[in-house]
Amino acid sequence: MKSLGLRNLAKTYFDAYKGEHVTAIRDVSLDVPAGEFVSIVGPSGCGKSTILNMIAGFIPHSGGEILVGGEPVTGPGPDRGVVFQSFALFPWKTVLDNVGFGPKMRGVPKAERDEIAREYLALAGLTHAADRYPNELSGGMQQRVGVVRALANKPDVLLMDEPFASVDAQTRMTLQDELSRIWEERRPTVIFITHDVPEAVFLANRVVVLSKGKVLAEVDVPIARPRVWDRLVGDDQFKDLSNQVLSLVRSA
Ligand SMILES: Nc1ncnc2c1ncn2[C@@H]1O[C@H](COP(=O)(O)OP(=O)(O)OP(=O)(O)O)[C@@H](O)[C@H]1O
Repeated sequence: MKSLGLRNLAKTYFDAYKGEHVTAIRDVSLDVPAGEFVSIVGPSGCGKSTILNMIAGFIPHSGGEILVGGEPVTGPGPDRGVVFQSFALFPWKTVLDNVGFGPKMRGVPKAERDEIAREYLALAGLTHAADRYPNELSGGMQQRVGVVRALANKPDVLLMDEPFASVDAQTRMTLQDELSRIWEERRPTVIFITHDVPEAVFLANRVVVLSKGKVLAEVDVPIARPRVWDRLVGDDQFKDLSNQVLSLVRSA
């Protein structure tokens, strides 16, 4: 795991329809120590996905710096794993081979990568699904596979863009419980983008509220772990923090 640093990050797009430049990210600085879980929330269009795509190296930044473990990011790389809302699994590969794909790209031999894949599938309670194909799984299971596939690549930073947005509310809470448990076990550095304030607070050590391409506020979440919904649903500290973040997002 490595730290992530954003230094005066900026992004300007050229909007071909309007024929003008649009500033999506103005001046964002953020320090995420190794092993910290940071959620980023904010209204639609505030620049959440733009930040994540720049950290992933999918789009270039227009100004400032992105540092992973102190090293500048210049493009995509295996040190950053990405999980999107769409599951993006390979439909022609079994679950085991999907999870073993990252290690395969790193040249890990078949027996060893199968072992790694099985270890990560076990972490998400998916051992029984190893030989199935993605279209034989529910949406919730596909997203679990997506998460462990990213983790099996042992990224220094895990980037998650609304990964649970397309599953039903009940499954979503189960996935949040699981991600919280997996984070505690493995302690990856995580940037988690979401519209859902309770989700952001439940998962994170810190919630960053973004507004119009800038950081509006950072809220620490000192709620004890392990965190499970059965306990937090009625927890006053959780409710207070969620309300605090919610009013910040509303004012953004
Ligand atoms: N490829 C692009 N070309 C031009 N403008 C863009 C492009 N991508 C994003 N934008 C603009 O940049 C701003 C930030 O967009 P971004 O998708 O990062 O926001 P977001 O907070 O992730 O939104 P949402 O929550 O709706 O996904 C918006 O004004 C958007 O219209």
